[in-house]
Amino acid sequence: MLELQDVSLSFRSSKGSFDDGVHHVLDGVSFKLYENETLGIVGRNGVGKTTMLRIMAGILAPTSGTVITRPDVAASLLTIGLGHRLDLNGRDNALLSAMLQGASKSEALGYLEEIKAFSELGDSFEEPVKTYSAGMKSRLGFTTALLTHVDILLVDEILSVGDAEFRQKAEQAMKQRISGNQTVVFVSHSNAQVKELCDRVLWIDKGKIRAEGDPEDTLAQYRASMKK
Ligand SMILES: Nc1ncnc2c1ncn2[C@@H]1O[C@H](COP(=O)(O)OP(=O)(O)OP(=O)(O)O)[C@@H](O)[C@H]1O
Repeated sequence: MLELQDVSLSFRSSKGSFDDGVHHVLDGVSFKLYENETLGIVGRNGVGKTTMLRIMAGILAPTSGTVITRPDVAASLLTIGLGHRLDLNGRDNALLSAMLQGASKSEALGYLEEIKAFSELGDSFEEPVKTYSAGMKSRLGFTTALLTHVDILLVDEILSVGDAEFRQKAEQAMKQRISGNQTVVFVSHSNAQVKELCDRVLWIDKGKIRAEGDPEDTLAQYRASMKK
């Protein structure tokens, strides 16, 4: 459904510690994402997990290598605070996001009351997003992507924010989507969440895939590396 072939990505950096001022964030990453699977991505801070999601979402282009997707596939990246128009209210942001994720205007309009109800934003749904807290933005972003039925849901740590009650509800809703026919890529530092939700795990280390496969095995290898 989506494939990365030998994908590398570098940023120019002012830090002298990187090669000639170039920071190689991803280095020859190849993998396939299969329809209806939930793929977990784990790894230490700063190893390139979010960068990989951004490449999959088409927000970043790789420096070299190829990203192959079916032309009819829409991917949505769920990450806090990204993609909101701050001057617009929650309703208009939800409408825009739904349309950007491939819904027609009438379909998108049809989702709005459900989004308002699930996100529990109440009257704030009609207020500009610039007045929202981080948790409120995450409720809006999570709910919009969840309820607008994207082909690939790219989830970046979003389940770790928000208050406990919403987190539980969001986790429950994610589980329902995952058990249905939804393809999900899930970045998380919670090994318990990854073990519970994912069919397969990629462990990223220094921009490369260090291991991939069964969640229990891959997480065990990742944990063991941290003890060294
Ligand atoms: N726009 C950018 N310009 C320069 N460097 C960047 C940029 N975006 C990311 N990086 C660098 O790329 C590296 C990987 O970042 P990324 O956000 O993908 O890591 P991560 O694995 O998601 O980390 P975390 O677990 O902390 O969220 C980091 O060292 C970061 O500083």
